[in-house]
Formats: sequence, C-alpha cells, structure tokens
Amino acid sequence: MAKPVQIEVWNPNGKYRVISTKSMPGTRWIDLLVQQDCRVEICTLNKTILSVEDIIALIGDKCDGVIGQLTEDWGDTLFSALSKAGGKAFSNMAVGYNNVDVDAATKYGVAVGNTPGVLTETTAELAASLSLAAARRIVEADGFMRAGLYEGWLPHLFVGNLLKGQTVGVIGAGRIGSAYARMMVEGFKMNLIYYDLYQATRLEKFVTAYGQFLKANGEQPVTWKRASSMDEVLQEADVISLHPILDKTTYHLVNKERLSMMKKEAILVNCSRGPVVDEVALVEHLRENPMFRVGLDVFEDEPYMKPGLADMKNAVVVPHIASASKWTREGMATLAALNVLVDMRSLHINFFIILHSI
Ligand SMILES: NC(=O)C1=CN([C@@H]2O[C@H](COP(=O)(O)OP(=O)(O)OC[C@H]3O[C@@H](n4cnc5c(N)ncnc54)[C@H](O)[C@@H]3O)[C@@H](O)[C@H]2O)C=CC1
Ligand SMILES: O=C(O)C(=O)CO
Repeated sequence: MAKPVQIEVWNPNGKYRVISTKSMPGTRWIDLLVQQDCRVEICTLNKTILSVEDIIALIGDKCDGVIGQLTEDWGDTLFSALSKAGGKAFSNMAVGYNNVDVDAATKYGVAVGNTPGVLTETTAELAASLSLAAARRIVEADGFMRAGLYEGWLPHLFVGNLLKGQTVGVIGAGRIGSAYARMMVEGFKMNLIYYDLYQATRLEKFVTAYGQFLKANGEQPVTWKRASSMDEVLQEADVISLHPILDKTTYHLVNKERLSMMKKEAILVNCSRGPVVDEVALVEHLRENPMFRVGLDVFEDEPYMKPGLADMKNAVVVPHIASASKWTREGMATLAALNVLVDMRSLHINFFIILHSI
C-alpha cells in the first residue's frame, strides 16, 4: 500500500519532476533545477533515515530524477522503481557509492552521480580537529571544567601528545587524505608516511618542497615515505587518519590484529566510513590501552555506537559532521542538482544556461 508522502513543492508546473529525499542547505540547487523547467519536490517527512518504501512512495508514477542521501539504500528495488517512473538520473549527496548499487542503476538505465571535491578541505579540517582533540584531550578537559573539578594548575593535568616532529600516517591518500596530510605536515611540522594503492605524487612534491623551505630557514625538515603496506603505517605513525573509500577491500581494514600493531600511545582518526574499522575490536583496544586515543566521525552501525564506546574517555566522538560547513553543504547540494540535470540529458536540458548560472 502506498505510503502518505509529505513534500514541499517548488515550481509546481515544471515539466520535469525531480525529487530530493531531504531538504538541503541553500537555494542555489533549487534555482538551478527550476531554471531548467523542473518541478522540485523535497521530502519533509519528519524521519531522519527514509526507508526504501518511503522513497518508492516519493518516486510515485512519474519521476525524472532523484537526489538521495548516503543513509539510503539505493539498490535494485529503488532503481527499478525509478526506472519504471521514467527516471534517468540519481545523485548521491555524498562522496562515493558505498550505499549505491551502481550495477543495478546501470541495469535500469539510470545514471548515477556523487559530490566529490567540495567536501575535501572541510572533511580534512574535521580530521585535523579530531587529531588535535584526541592529542590534547580537549573533550575530557572540557568535561572536567564543566563538572567544576578544576582546582588549579597541576603538572600532570591532562597531559597529552605533542604533534610537532612526530609522524602522521594516512591510509588512503586521495583528495581528502592528501588535504589532511598537508594540513598536518605544514601546520604541525609532522613527518608523513602514507599508504595508498596509487602514488600521491603531488603530496610527495609538497612535503619535499616544504622540507626544503624549513631547512633553508634553519629548521628541521619534514620528510615523507610511501609505505609498501598498510601495516608499515600502523607500526610507524603516531597519528593515523583513515581516508579510503569503503568497499569490500577496506571493510574492517583496521581490525584487532592491526590495532595491536599500533603504538600504545597512538591516535587513530576515522572520517571515512564506519565499517572501515572493526568497532567492537576498537572498544576492546581502547579499554585495554588507556593511552591510545581515537577521534571518530563515523560508526559501523550509524546512528548507533557499539556497546562501551560512549564510556571511553580516550574516544572523541562526533555525529558524522566532517563535511558540515555551510560552503561545503551548499556546494554538495548544487553539485547533486547539476548531476541530475546533466544525467537527464535526453530531456534536452540547456547546458549553456546551466553553465552560466553557476
Ligand atoms: N565523514 C564524512 O563526512 C565524509 C566521508 N568521506 C569518505 O571519504 C572517502 C574518501 O573521499 P575522497 O578522498 O574524496 O576520495 P578519493 O577517491 O579521492 O580517495 C580515496 C583513496 O582511497 C584509496 N584506496 C582505495 N582502496 C584502498 C585500500 N584498500 N587501501 C588504501 N587506500 C585505498 C584510493 O586509491 C584513493 O586514493 C569517501 O569515499 C567517503 O566514504 C568523504 C567525505 C565526507
Ligand atoms: O559525502 C560524504 O561522503 C559524507 O560522508 C557526508 O559528508
């Protein structure tokens, strides 16, 4: 039975019907769609994560394109429904496709897009923030102040880790991993070790040039190393940040065995996807190694945390906000709208006008 649909409508007489499963920041994305004769329907259902059934009800009998969210399961059922409704385009408002079955989309003739690039610096900045928060125990110290426990300066009070001169490890040195690495190398003069399936040539050149600059100014130069295995990064680095895509090869990339390879006082940051880390093993490791710290933006079973994680003082946890800057979220929404417009190309969208209006 069809579910009731709660929507906000823009340009009711538009020729093409485009649905956004969530309200998104800014209005530029709506303007772009409206300028191209789209009727835009935004779901206003008061429910954080829409089910497949909810989305089928939104798609209805006629739908040309959909902008969806990373919390939704875009598989065979939804692409079949979209295709039956005449849909040709889907865009994920996210980087990557771990919630999207691209083969199913292809089977049903639906083109899929995502929104990389505009998230890079914002996400890297959050990874850097978590690295600092964990290294300097900021959340613990904040809680201590608010609890009225501060009685005066003490030599041992909330002693953490100095980053300067230590080694930052990056797993997955793509757009975000490289941006994070540059921040940590340039900002805190850390040495870099990274692991990726591909060589990060521009990142290597950056660290080399920065090292030369430091040396020319009488400072200790920073260094870089491309590790031949992920384990090498885990063994050598003091702060490790995870930035790979999530796929079969990266599921539980950090597991019990790999956690045990890391330094006892290391810091692990995850701003990629929750399942990249075996969270049960992580909780156990945090419990057994109080000097080991983590900064987590993502969780294995979002919105839930594995039992025990919330009690760990050596964990800083935030609710998947790495891309949450106004500029980035508006950019993601704009890119998602453009993806849908471009992929509805059989509808004779006027690309000249689109390009001149962004
Ligand atoms: N927490 C958040 O809010 C956000 C999370 N993300 C996540 O970050 C991921 C990375 O985003 P970008 O840097 O833009 O993507 P990207 O594609 O530029 O970088 C991913 C890197 O991971 C590497 N990689 C793939 N498999 C690997 C493996 N088995 N071992 C080591 N490296 C491997 C790739 O070669 C590539 O260089 C996204 O796929 C997304 O899941 C992205 C944006 C925001
Ligand atoms: O875009 C992504 O990949 C996210 O995780 C949301 O910011």
